Amino acid sequence: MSTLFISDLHLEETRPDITGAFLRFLDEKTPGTERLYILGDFFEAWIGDDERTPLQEQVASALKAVCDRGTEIFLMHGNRDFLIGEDYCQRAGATLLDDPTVIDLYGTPTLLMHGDSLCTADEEYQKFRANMRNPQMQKMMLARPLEDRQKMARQLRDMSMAKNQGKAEAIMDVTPEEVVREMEAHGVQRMIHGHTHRPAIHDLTANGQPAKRIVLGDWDENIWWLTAEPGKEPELHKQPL
Ligand SMILES: O=C(CCCCNC(=O)Nc1ccc(S(=O)(=O)N2CCN(c3cc(Cl)cc(C(F)(F)F)c3)CC2)cc1)NO
Repeated sequence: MSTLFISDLHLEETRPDITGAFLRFLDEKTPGTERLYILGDFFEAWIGDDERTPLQEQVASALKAVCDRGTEIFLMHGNRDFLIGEDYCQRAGATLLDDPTVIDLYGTPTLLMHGDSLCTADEEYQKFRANMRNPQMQKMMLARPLEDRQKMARQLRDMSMAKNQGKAEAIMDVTPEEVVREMEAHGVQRMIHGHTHRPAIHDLTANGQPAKRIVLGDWDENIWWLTAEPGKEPELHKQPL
């Protein structure tokens, strides 16, 4: 009995090595696994389920095969792929998860988040995020022709790249107070998130008791995954790509 967590693969056509590593991961690590959680930024970009690129289709069918073999798959939006919709999830045999979501992980209530909402010091980003997550804005975006959306995505990606270069590293990490606030709001002693690309297991205090914040790693030089099993502390694993 085991549950796996990954995030921040940032799958895109320019990184077929990461896509290959993910397909191998599905083959080698998921047999016998009950559940696979993908906690955001699974894809580097997403402008609608109707784009249907070869990469998106290949990944959907690989996930569907894992689902058909008996592993439940859960997908959470990240700051990149927040437009992934029900249509794609159905094709991938995945269930879309709200951010945040509390699960019972072998008896321990565990708060799952992508993690970008925890970076409250980056006020400019939080404003951008609120805009992007606005349902009217999303409806407007998805109603535009695909070519328009592809153009807007290129512009937004370039703008984002430029903005983030100038940002202090520190503000692009989670705000400790926000972590505690979320864990106390949900009454949990364990949180799992991605986004910051700073994989680690942190000890902290929440609800006046010891707590743990587990940060998943991004897939770049290494692949990262978290394994949870009954009666054991979750373990963070890394392997060269
Ligand atoms: O961690 C930090 C900082 C973290 C970095 C934050 N940056 C970041 O995520 N950038 C970013 C994310 C996604 C893409 S995209 O290419 O996938 N794509 C672009 C067009 N999207 C769109 C959607 C909607 Cl609803 C509305 C529009 C509209 F109308 F405004 F154009 C566009 C959909 C998504 C491009 C860049 N700080 O702490």
